[in-house]
Amino acid sequence: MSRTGAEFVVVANRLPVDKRVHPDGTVEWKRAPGGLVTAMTPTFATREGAWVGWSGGAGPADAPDTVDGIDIHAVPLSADEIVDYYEGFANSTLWPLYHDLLVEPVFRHDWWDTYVSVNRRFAEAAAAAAASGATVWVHDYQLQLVPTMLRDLRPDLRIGFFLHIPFPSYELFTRLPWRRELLDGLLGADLVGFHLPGGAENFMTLVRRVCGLETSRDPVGVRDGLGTVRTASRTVRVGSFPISINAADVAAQAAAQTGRAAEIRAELGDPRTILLGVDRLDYTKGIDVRLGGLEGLFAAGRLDPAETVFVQLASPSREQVDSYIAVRNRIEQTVSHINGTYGTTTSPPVRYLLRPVPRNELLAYFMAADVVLVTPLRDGMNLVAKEYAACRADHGGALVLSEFTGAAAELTDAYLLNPYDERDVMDVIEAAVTDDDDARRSRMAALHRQVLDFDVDLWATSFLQSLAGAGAANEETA
Ligand SMILES: O=P(O)(O)OC[C@H]1O[C@H](O[C@H]2O[C@H](CO)[C@@H](O)[C@H](O)[C@H]2O)[C@H](O)[C@@H](O)[C@@H]1O
Ligand SMILES: Cc1cn([C@@H]2O[C@H](COP(=O)(O)OP(=O)(O)O)[C@@H](O)[C@H]2O)c(=O)[nH]c1=O
Repeated sequence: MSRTGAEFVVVANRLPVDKRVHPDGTVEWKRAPGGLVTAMTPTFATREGAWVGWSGGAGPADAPDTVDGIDIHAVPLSADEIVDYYEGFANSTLWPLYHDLLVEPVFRHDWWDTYVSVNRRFAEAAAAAAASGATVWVHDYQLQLVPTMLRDLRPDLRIGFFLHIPFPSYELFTRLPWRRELLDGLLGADLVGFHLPGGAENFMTLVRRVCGLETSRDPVGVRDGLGTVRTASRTVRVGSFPISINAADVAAQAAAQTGRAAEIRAELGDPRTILLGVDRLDYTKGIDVRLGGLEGLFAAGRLDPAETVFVQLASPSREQVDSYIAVRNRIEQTVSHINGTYGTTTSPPVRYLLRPVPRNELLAYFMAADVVLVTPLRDGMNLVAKEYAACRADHGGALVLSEFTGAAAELTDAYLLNPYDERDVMDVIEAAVTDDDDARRSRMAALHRQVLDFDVDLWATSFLQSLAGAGAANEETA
Protein backbone atom coordinates (compact mmCIF):
# COMPACT_ATOMS: atom_id res chain seq x y z
CA MET A 1 0.00 0.00 0.00
CA SER A 2 1.44 3.35 -0.90
CA ARG A 3 1.04 6.16 1.58
CA THR A 4 1.75 9.84 1.25
CA GLY A 5 3.57 11.71 3.98
CA ALA A 6 7.03 12.85 4.95
CA GLU A 7 10.17 10.76 4.55
CA PHE A 8 11.67 12.31 7.68
CA VAL A 9 9.69 13.18 10.79
CA VAL A 10 10.90 14.84 13.98
CA VAL A 11 8.75 14.25 17.06
CA ALA A 12 9.55 16.60 19.94
CA ASN A 13 7.57 18.09 22.81
CA ARG A 14 7.86 21.57 21.30
CA LEU A 15 7.22 22.74 17.75
CA PRO A 16 9.98 24.72 16.03
CA VAL A 17 7.83 27.84 15.64
CA ASP A 18 7.36 31.11 17.50
CA LYS A 19 4.11 33.05 17.34
CA ARG A 20 4.29 36.84 17.06
CA VAL A 21 1.19 39.00 17.40
CA HIS A 22 1.83 42.43 15.87
CA PRO A 23 0.31 45.63 17.36
CA ASP A 24 -2.32 45.65 14.57
CA GLY A 25 -3.42 42.15 15.66
CA THR A 26 -1.93 40.26 12.73
CA VAL A 27 -0.24 36.98 13.60
CA GLU A 28 3.13 35.91 12.22
CA TRP A 29 4.72 32.49 12.72
CA LYS A 30 8.50 32.33 12.56
CA ARG A 31 10.86 29.44 12.77
CA ALA A 32 12.19 29.28 16.35
CA PRO A 33 15.96 29.71 16.58
CA GLY A 34 16.50 26.74 18.97
CA GLY A 35 19.31 24.18 18.89
CA LEU A 36 17.20 21.26 17.68
CA VAL A 37 15.81 23.25 14.74
CA THR A 38 19.31 24.25 13.69
CA ALA A 39 20.50 20.67 14.06
CA MET A 40 17.79 19.37 11.76
CA THR A 41 18.16 22.05 9.06
CA PRO A 42 20.51 20.11 6.73
CA THR A 43 18.37 16.97 7.08
CA PHE A 44 15.20 18.83 6.17
CA ALA A 45 16.98 20.49 3.25
CA THR A 46 17.43 17.18 1.44
CA ARG A 47 14.14 15.41 2.22
CA GLU A 48 10.47 16.12 2.63
CA GLY A 49 10.19 16.73 6.35
CA ALA A 50 7.54 17.05 9.03
CA TRP A 51 7.67 18.08 12.68
CA VAL A 52 5.20 16.81 15.29
CA GLY A 53 5.01 18.84 18.51
CA TRP A 54 3.11 21.06 20.91
CA SER A 55 2.77 24.80 20.31
CA GLY A 56 3.15 25.68 24.02
CA GLY A 57 -0.44 26.86 24.63
CA ALA A 58 -3.64 25.27 25.95
CA GLY A 59 -6.56 24.31 23.77
CA PRO A 60 -6.99 23.41 20.11
CA ALA A 61 -3.88 23.07 17.95
CA ASP A 62 -2.61 26.52 17.02
CA ALA A 63 0.18 26.51 14.44
CA PRO A 64 0.81 27.14 10.75
CA ASP A 65 0.70 24.23 8.26
CA THR A 66 4.29 24.72 7.19
CA VAL A 67 7.31 26.74 8.23
CA ASP A 68 10.30 27.05 5.88
CA GLY A 69 9.16 23.96 3.97
CA ILE A 70 8.67 21.79 7.09
CA ASP A 71 5.15 20.37 7.52
CA ILE A 72 3.92 21.25 10.98
CA HIS A 73 1.70 18.77 12.85
CA ALA A 74 0.55 20.43 16.05
CA VAL A 75 -0.45 18.20 18.96
CA PRO A 76 -3.07 19.95 21.12
CA LEU A 77 -2.89 19.84 24.92
CA SER A 78 -5.70 20.89 27.24
CA ALA A 79 -4.97 23.06 30.30
CA ASP A 80 -5.33 19.97 32.53
CA GLU A 81 -2.92 17.98 30.35
CA ILE A 82 -0.34 20.76 30.59
CA VAL A 83 -0.57 20.51 34.38
CA ASP A 84 -0.41 16.69 34.54
CA TYR A 85 1.83 15.80 31.58
CA TYR A 86 4.19 18.79 31.14
CA GLU A 87 4.42 20.45 34.58
CA GLY A 88 3.60 17.19 36.37
CA PHE A 89 5.05 13.93 35.07
CA ALA A 90 7.67 15.44 32.71
CA ASN A 91 8.95 18.25 34.92
CA SER A 92 8.09 17.26 38.50
CA THR A 93 8.70 13.49 38.22
CA LEU A 94 11.15 12.68 35.40
CA TRP A 95 13.19 15.90 35.32
CA PRO A 96 14.24 15.85 39.01
CA LEU A 97 14.70 12.06 39.04
CA TYR A 98 16.94 12.15 35.94
CA HIS A 99 18.86 15.12 37.37
CA ASP A 100 20.10 13.23 40.44
CA LEU A 101 17.19 14.13 42.78
CA LEU A 102 18.19 17.81 43.05
CA VAL A 103 14.62 18.21 44.21
CA GLU A 104 12.34 15.40 45.40
CA PRO A 105 10.45 13.83 42.47
CA VAL A 106 6.69 13.49 42.86
CA PHE A 107 5.18 10.11 41.91
CA ARG A 108 1.47 10.35 41.00
CA HIS A 109 -0.52 7.74 39.12
CA ASP A 110 -2.92 10.32 37.64
CA TRP A 111 0.05 12.21 36.13
CA TRP A 112 1.34 8.92 34.69
CA ASP A 113 -2.07 8.20 33.10
CA THR A 114 -1.97 11.58 31.35
CA TYR A 115 1.65 11.01 30.27
CA VAL A 116 0.52 7.76 28.62
CA SER A 117 -2.45 9.34 26.83
CA VAL A 118 -0.46 12.37 25.64
CA ASN A 119 2.39 10.12 24.40
CA ARG A 120 -0.25 8.12 22.48
CA ARG A 121 -1.51 11.32 20.84
CA PHE A 122 2.04 12.20 19.73
CA ALA A 123 2.53 8.66 18.37
CA GLU A 124 -0.73 8.84 16.42
CA ALA A 125 0.22 12.22 14.97
CA ALA A 126 3.63 10.84 13.94
CA ALA A 127 2.04 7.76 12.39
CA ALA A 128 -0.25 10.01 10.34
CA ALA A 129 2.62 12.28 9.24
CA ALA A 130 5.14 9.63 8.10
CA ALA A 131 5.45 8.18 4.60
CA SER A 132 5.88 4.46 4.10
CA GLY A 133 9.31 3.37 5.38
CA ALA A 134 10.05 6.88 6.70
CA THR A 135 12.66 7.74 9.33
CA VAL A 136 11.18 9.13 12.53
CA TRP A 137 13.37 10.78 15.16
CA VAL A 138 11.71 11.06 18.59
CA HIS A 139 13.24 13.45 21.14
CA ASP A 140 13.51 13.56 24.88
CA TYR A 141 12.10 12.54 28.22
CA GLN A 142 8.61 13.91 27.59
CA LEU A 143 8.04 11.25 24.90
CA GLN A 144 9.69 8.01 26.09
CA LEU A 145 6.63 5.87 25.32
CA VAL A 146 6.32 7.08 21.73
CA PRO A 147 8.81 4.63 20.10
CA THR A 148 6.84 1.49 21.01
CA MET A 149 3.43 3.11 20.53
CA LEU A 150 4.54 4.24 17.09
CA ARG A 151 6.04 0.87 16.15
CA ASP A 152 2.73 -0.82 17.05
CA LEU A 153 0.92 1.59 14.73
CA ARG A 154 3.56 1.63 11.96
CA PRO A 155 5.97 -1.34 11.93
CA ASP A 156 7.36 -0.11 8.59
CA LEU A 157 9.13 2.91 10.12
CA ARG A 158 12.75 3.39 11.17
CA ILE A 159 12.51 4.90 14.63
CA GLY A 160 15.28 6.65 16.55
CA PHE A 161 15.07 8.10 20.05
CA PHE A 162 17.45 10.66 21.58
CA LEU A 163 17.48 11.71 25.25
CA HIS A 164 18.68 15.29 25.84
CA ILE A 165 19.01 15.03 29.61
CA PRO A 166 21.08 12.67 31.81
CA PHE A 167 19.88 9.07 32.09
CA PRO A 168 20.06 7.89 35.71
CA SER A 169 21.57 4.87 37.39
CA TYR A 170 19.68 1.65 38.17
CA GLU A 171 19.24 2.75 41.81
CA LEU A 172 17.54 6.04 40.86
CA PHE A 173 15.54 4.84 37.85
CA THR A 174 14.03 1.85 39.62
CA ARG A 175 12.30 4.17 42.10
CA LEU A 176 9.81 4.85 39.29
CA PRO A 177 6.62 2.82 39.73
CA TRP A 178 6.48 2.74 35.89
CA ARG A 179 10.13 1.75 35.28
CA ARG A 180 9.27 -1.31 33.18
CA GLU A 181 6.75 0.59 31.04
CA LEU A 182 9.23 3.40 30.31
CA LEU A 183 11.98 0.98 29.29
CA ASP A 184 9.54 -0.96 27.12
CA GLY A 185 8.51 2.34 25.52
CA LEU A 186 12.11 3.16 24.56
CA LEU A 187 12.78 -0.34 23.24
CA GLY A 188 10.41 0.30 20.33
CA ALA A 189 13.22 2.33 18.73
CA ASP A 190 15.87 0.90 16.39
CA LEU A 191 18.42 3.24 17.96
CA VAL A 192 18.39 4.86 21.42
CA GLY A 193 20.91 7.70 21.81
CA PHE A 194 22.32 9.56 24.81
CA HIS A 195 24.78 12.46 25.11
CA LEU A 196 27.32 10.45 27.11
CA PRO A 197 28.47 6.83 27.30
CA GLY A 198 27.41 6.76 30.98
CA GLY A 199 23.74 7.27 30.05
CA ALA A 200 23.94 4.54 27.42
CA GLU A 201 25.52 2.15 29.90
CA ASN A 202 22.89 2.91 32.56
CA PHE A 203 20.21 2.09 29.99
CA MET A 204 21.86 -1.23 29.06
CA THR A 205 22.14 -2.20 32.73
CA LEU A 206 18.47 -1.36 33.29
CA VAL A 207 17.13 -3.36 30.34
CA ARG A 208 19.29 -6.31 31.44
CA ARG A 209 18.17 -6.22 35.07
CA VAL A 210 14.58 -4.93 34.81
CA CYS A 211 13.50 -6.43 31.47
CA GLY A 212 15.74 -9.53 31.61
CA LEU A 213 17.07 -8.89 28.08
CA GLU A 214 20.42 -9.87 26.69
CA THR A 215 22.75 -6.94 25.96
CA SER A 216 26.28 -6.54 24.63
CA ARG A 217 28.87 -6.01 27.37
CA ASP A 218 31.48 -3.85 25.60
CA PRO A 219 31.66 -0.19 26.65
CA VAL A 220 29.54 2.14 24.52
CA GLY A 221 31.85 4.85 23.16
CA VAL A 222 31.35 8.32 21.75
CA ARG A 223 30.63 8.24 18.03
CA ASP A 224 31.57 4.57 17.75
CA GLY A 225 31.01 1.31 19.53
CA LEU A 226 27.22 0.98 19.64
CA GLY A 227 25.78 -1.37 22.24
CA THR A 228 22.99 -3.80 21.45
CA VAL A 229 19.88 -5.03 23.23
CA ARG A 230 18.22 -8.18 21.92
CA THR A 231 14.40 -8.07 22.32
CA ALA A 232 12.04 -10.90 21.34
CA SER A 233 11.77 -9.65 17.76
CA ARG A 234 14.52 -7.08 17.07
CA THR A 235 17.91 -5.68 18.00
CA VAL A 236 17.95 -2.20 19.52
CA ARG A 237 21.22 -0.30 19.08
CA VAL A 238 22.36 2.01 21.89
CA GLY A 239 24.90 4.80 21.49
CA SER A 240 26.31 8.09 22.73
CA PHE A 241 26.04 11.16 20.50
CA PRO A 242 26.99 14.45 22.23
CA ILE A 243 24.90 17.23 20.73
CA SER A 244 26.63 20.40 19.59
CA ILE A 245 25.94 23.72 17.88
CA ASN A 246 26.44 25.26 14.46
CA ALA A 247 29.76 26.68 15.60
CA ALA A 248 30.80 28.37 12.34
CA ASP A 249 27.48 30.25 12.15
CA VAL A 250 27.67 31.27 15.80
CA ALA A 251 31.26 32.52 15.31
CA ALA A 252 30.26 34.55 12.24
CA GLN A 253 27.20 36.06 13.96
CA ALA A 254 29.24 36.89 17.06
CA ALA A 255 31.91 38.65 14.98
CA ALA A 256 29.21 41.09 13.86
CA GLN A 257 28.47 41.97 17.51
CA THR A 258 31.80 43.46 18.58
CA GLY A 259 30.41 47.02 18.42
CA ARG A 260 27.45 46.10 20.62
CA ALA A 261 29.82 44.25 22.96
CA ALA A 262 31.83 47.45 23.50
CA GLU A 263 28.57 49.31 24.22
CA ILE A 264 27.60 46.70 26.80
CA ARG A 265 30.94 47.10 28.59
CA ALA A 266 30.43 50.86 28.65
CA GLU A 267 26.83 50.52 29.87
CA LEU A 268 28.12 48.35 32.73
CA GLY A 269 30.56 51.11 33.73
CA ASP A 270 33.71 49.68 32.10
CA PRO A 271 34.57 47.44 35.07
CA ARG A 272 37.89 45.56 35.13
CA THR A 273 36.08 42.20 34.99
CA ILE A 274 32.70 41.21 33.55
CA LEU A 275 31.43 37.79 34.54
CA LEU A 276 28.37 36.36 32.80
CA GLY A 277 25.79 33.62 33.38
CA VAL A 278 23.20 32.64 30.73
CA ASP A 279 20.57 30.08 31.68
CA ARG A 280 16.96 29.03 31.76
CA LEU A 281 15.96 29.71 35.34
CA ASP A 282 16.25 26.10 36.49
CA TYR A 283 17.50 24.65 39.79
CA THR A 284 19.77 22.31 37.80
CA LYS A 285 21.80 25.22 36.40
CA GLY A 286 23.58 26.12 39.65
CA ILE A 287 22.93 29.87 39.45
CA ASP A 288 23.00 29.90 43.25
CA VAL A 289 26.36 28.06 43.17
CA ARG A 290 28.06 30.84 41.20
CA LEU A 291 26.40 33.57 43.32
CA GLY A 292 27.70 31.81 46.43
CA GLY A 293 31.21 31.62 44.92
CA LEU A 294 31.21 35.32 44.06
CA GLU A 295 29.96 36.31 47.49
CA GLY A 296 32.70 34.19 49.08
CA LEU A 297 35.35 35.90 46.93
CA PHE A 298 34.00 39.38 47.76
CA ALA A 299 33.81 38.51 51.47
CA ALA A 300 37.40 37.22 51.52
CA GLY A 301 38.69 40.27 49.63
CA ARG A 302 39.88 38.04 46.79
CA LEU A 303 37.73 39.87 44.21
CA ASP A 304 36.97 43.56 44.41
CA PRO A 305 33.22 44.25 44.02
CA ALA A 306 34.04 47.79 42.89
CA GLU A 307 35.89 46.41 39.86
CA THR A 308 33.66 43.44 39.09
CA VAL A 309 30.24 43.10 37.48
CA PHE A 310 28.41 39.79 37.26
CA VAL A 311 25.56 39.75 34.72
CA GLN A 312 23.04 36.93 35.09
CA LEU A 313 20.68 36.55 32.11
CA ALA A 314 17.90 34.22 33.22
CA SER A 315 15.11 33.07 30.96
CA PRO A 316 11.86 32.22 32.85
CA SER A 317 11.06 28.51 32.69
CA ARG A 318 8.27 26.17 33.92
CA GLU A 319 6.97 29.02 36.05
CA GLN A 320 3.99 27.17 37.53
CA VAL A 321 6.13 24.36 39.00
CA ASP A 322 6.80 24.76 42.77
CA SER A 323 10.52 23.92 42.61
CA TYR A 324 10.99 26.62 39.94
CA ILE A 325 9.13 29.22 42.01
CA ALA A 326 11.36 28.29 44.97
CA VAL A 327 14.66 28.57 43.08
CA ARG A 328 13.64 31.92 41.61
CA ASN A 329 12.89 33.27 45.10
CA ARG A 330 16.20 31.95 46.41
CA ILE A 331 18.20 33.51 43.60
CA GLU A 332 16.46 36.86 43.85
CA GLN A 333 17.08 37.01 47.62
CA THR A 334 20.77 36.21 47.11
CA VAL A 335 21.16 38.84 44.39
CA SER A 336 19.63 41.49 46.69
CA HIS A 337 21.78 40.33 49.57
CA ILE A 338 25.03 40.58 47.55
CA ASN A 339 24.10 43.95 46.08
CA GLY A 340 22.99 45.25 49.49
CA THR A 341 26.21 44.08 51.14
CA TYR A 342 28.89 44.72 48.49
CA GLY A 343 27.39 47.33 46.13
CA THR A 344 26.72 51.02 46.16
CA THR A 345 23.50 52.70 45.03
CA THR A 346 25.12 53.43 41.67
CA SER A 347 27.11 50.23 41.10
CA PRO A 348 25.56 46.97 42.23
CA PRO A 349 28.00 44.12 41.45
CA VAL A 350 25.21 41.79 40.26
CA ARG A 351 22.95 42.69 37.32
CA TYR A 352 20.08 40.24 37.01
CA LEU A 353 17.67 40.09 34.06
CA LEU A 354 14.66 37.76 34.13
CA ARG A 355 13.56 37.50 30.50
CA PRO A 356 14.64 35.68 27.34
CA VAL A 357 17.38 37.56 25.54
CA PRO A 358 17.35 37.68 21.73
CA ARG A 359 20.07 35.75 19.96
CA ASN A 360 22.22 38.67 18.73
CA GLU A 361 22.14 40.42 22.09
CA LEU A 362 23.19 37.16 23.75
CA LEU A 363 26.15 36.85 21.39
CA ALA A 364 27.13 40.46 22.15
CA TYR A 365 27.15 39.61 25.88
CA PHE A 366 29.39 36.60 25.15
CA MET A 367 31.80 38.91 23.29
CA ALA A 368 31.75 41.42 26.16
CA ALA A 369 32.34 38.87 28.95
CA ASP A 370 35.77 38.20 30.47
CA VAL A 371 34.53 35.02 32.13
CA VAL A 372 31.38 32.96 31.51
CA LEU A 373 30.19 30.92 34.51
CA VAL A 374 28.45 27.63 33.63
CA THR A 375 28.01 25.91 36.99
CA PRO A 376 25.15 23.36 36.81
CA LEU A 377 24.70 20.75 39.52
CA ARG A 378 23.65 18.48 36.66
CA ASP A 379 23.04 19.14 32.94
CA GLY A 380 22.60 16.82 29.96
CA MET A 381 24.90 18.88 27.73
CA ASN A 382 24.76 22.72 28.09
CA LEU A 383 24.86 24.45 24.75
CA VAL A 384 25.64 27.84 26.32
CA ALA A 385 29.17 26.61 27.11
CA LYS A 386 29.69 25.54 23.50
CA GLU A 387 28.20 28.77 22.12
CA TYR A 388 30.57 30.88 24.21
CA ALA A 389 33.58 28.88 23.00
CA ALA A 390 32.37 29.25 19.40
CA CYS A 391 31.99 33.03 19.76
CA ARG A 392 35.53 33.58 20.96
CA ALA A 393 37.44 33.28 17.68
CA ASP A 394 39.57 36.07 19.19
CA HIS A 395 40.60 33.56 21.92
CA GLY A 396 39.59 36.14 24.53
CA GLY A 397 37.56 35.36 27.64
CA ALA A 398 37.52 32.28 29.84
CA LEU A 399 34.99 29.51 30.43
CA VAL A 400 34.29 28.19 33.94
CA LEU A 401 32.47 24.88 33.55
CA SER A 402 30.93 22.42 35.97
CA GLU A 403 32.18 18.84 35.79
CA PHE A 404 28.52 17.79 36.07
CA THR A 405 27.57 18.97 32.56
CA GLY A 406 27.72 16.79 29.46
CA ALA A 407 29.82 19.54 27.86
CA ALA A 408 32.64 18.98 30.38
CA ALA A 409 33.43 15.60 28.78
CA GLU A 410 34.52 17.43 25.62
CA LEU A 411 35.50 20.93 26.80
CA THR A 412 38.37 19.70 28.93
CA ASP A 413 40.35 22.95 28.49
CA ALA A 414 37.73 24.93 30.38
CA TYR A 415 38.29 25.97 33.99
CA LEU A 416 36.53 22.90 35.41
CA LEU A 417 35.00 22.92 38.86
CA ASN A 418 33.03 20.75 41.24
CA PRO A 419 29.87 22.78 42.01
CA TYR A 420 29.38 20.84 45.26
CA ASP A 421 32.71 22.08 46.68
CA GLU A 422 32.39 25.75 47.64
CA ARG A 423 36.16 26.14 48.05
CA ASP A 424 36.76 24.76 44.55
CA VAL A 425 34.07 27.08 43.16
CA MET A 426 35.86 30.13 44.60
CA ASP A 427 39.35 28.96 43.60
CA VAL A 428 38.38 28.17 40.02
CA ILE A 429 36.43 31.40 39.47
CA GLU A 430 39.38 33.35 40.89
CA ALA A 431 41.83 31.50 38.61
CA ALA A 432 39.69 32.22 35.55
CA VAL A 433 39.66 35.93 36.44
CA THR A 434 43.31 36.32 37.44
CA ASP A 435 45.32 33.82 35.34
CA ASP A 436 47.76 35.42 32.95
CA ASP A 437 46.65 36.22 29.44
CA ASP A 438 48.69 33.48 27.75
CA ALA A 439 47.17 30.74 29.89
CA ARG A 440 43.64 32.00 29.32
CA ARG A 441 44.17 32.44 25.59
CA SER A 442 45.62 28.99 25.07
CA ARG A 443 42.66 27.41 26.86
CA MET A 444 40.15 29.39 24.78
CA ALA A 445 41.98 28.56 21.53
CA ALA A 446 41.60 24.85 22.33
CA LEU A 447 37.92 25.23 23.26
CA HIS A 448 37.17 27.20 20.11
CA ARG A 449 38.86 24.55 17.94
CA GLN A 450 36.99 21.76 19.72
CA VAL A 451 33.52 23.21 19.04
CA LEU A 452 34.37 23.99 15.43
CA ASP A 453 35.60 20.43 14.85
CA PHE A 454 32.63 18.70 16.50
CA ASP A 455 29.59 20.61 15.37
CA VAL A 456 25.89 19.87 15.30
CA ASP A 457 25.95 18.58 11.75
CA LEU A 458 28.26 15.81 12.90
CA TRP A 459 25.83 15.00 15.74
CA ALA A 460 22.78 14.76 13.46
CA THR A 461 24.63 12.92 10.69
CA SER A 462 26.22 10.36 12.99
CA PHE A 463 22.89 9.65 14.72
CA LEU A 464 20.99 9.31 11.44
CA GLN A 465 23.69 7.10 9.87
CA SER A 466 23.62 4.80 12.90
CA LEU A 467 19.82 4.76 12.73
CA ALA A 468 19.87 3.84 9.04
CA GLY A 469 22.23 0.94 9.84
CA ALA A 470 20.16 -0.23 12.82
CA GLY A 471 16.89 0.00 10.86
CA ALA A 472 18.30 -1.86 7.85
CA ALA A 473 19.62 -4.67 10.06
CA ASN A 474 16.21 -5.11 11.69
CA GLU A 475 14.43 -5.05 8.31
CA GLU A 476 16.75 -7.80 7.01
CA THR A 477 15.98 -10.10 9.92
CA ALA A 478 12.23 -9.33 10.04
O1 LIG B 1 10.78 23.02 26.65
P1 LIG B 1 11.11 23.60 28.01
O2 LIG B 1 10.41 22.89 29.11
O3 LIG B 1 10.91 25.09 28.01
O4 LIG B 1 12.68 23.39 28.28
C1 LIG B 1 13.69 23.71 27.34
C2 LIG B 1 14.50 22.48 26.96
O5 LIG B 1 15.26 22.10 28.10
C3 LIG B 1 15.98 20.87 28.07
O6 LIG B 1 17.18 21.01 27.32
C4 LIG B 1 18.12 19.95 27.23
O7 LIG B 1 18.58 19.84 25.90
C5 LIG B 1 19.75 20.58 25.56
C6 LIG B 1 20.11 20.21 24.12
O8 LIG B 1 20.38 18.83 24.00
C7 LIG B 1 20.89 20.22 26.50
O9 LIG B 1 22.06 20.98 26.16
C8 LIG B 1 20.47 20.55 27.93
O10 LIG B 1 21.50 20.11 28.81
C9 LIG B 1 19.17 19.84 28.29
O11 LIG B 1 18.72 20.31 29.55
C10 LIG B 1 15.06 19.75 27.57
O12 LIG B 1 15.78 18.53 27.49
C11 LIG B 1 14.35 20.07 26.29
O13 LIG B 1 13.43 19.02 25.96
C12 LIG B 1 13.55 21.35 26.53
O14 LIG B 1 12.86 21.72 25.34
C1 LIG C 1 18.87 32.18 28.71
C2 LIG C 1 18.75 32.17 27.22
C3 LIG C 1 19.20 31.07 26.49
N1 LIG C 1 19.10 31.07 25.13
C4 LIG C 1 19.55 29.89 24.39
O1 LIG C 1 18.91 28.72 24.91
C5 LIG C 1 19.77 27.58 24.75
C6 LIG C 1 19.94 26.88 26.08
O2 LIG C 1 20.48 25.58 25.86
P1 LIG C 1 21.25 24.77 26.98
O3 LIG C 1 21.63 23.48 26.38
O4 LIG C 1 22.37 25.56 27.52
O5 LIG C 1 20.21 24.55 28.17
P2 LIG C 1 18.65 24.16 28.22
O6 LIG C 1 18.26 23.52 26.93
O7 LIG C 1 17.91 25.42 28.49
O8 LIG C 1 18.55 23.23 29.40
C7 LIG C 1 21.08 28.10 24.18
O9 LIG C 1 21.07 27.90 22.79
C8 LIG C 1 21.02 29.59 24.54
O10 LIG C 1 21.78 30.41 23.67
C9 LIG C 1 18.57 32.14 24.45
O11 LIG C 1 18.50 32.14 23.19
N2 LIG C 1 18.13 33.24 25.17
C10 LIG C 1 18.20 33.28 26.52
O12 LIG C 1 17.79 34.29 27.16
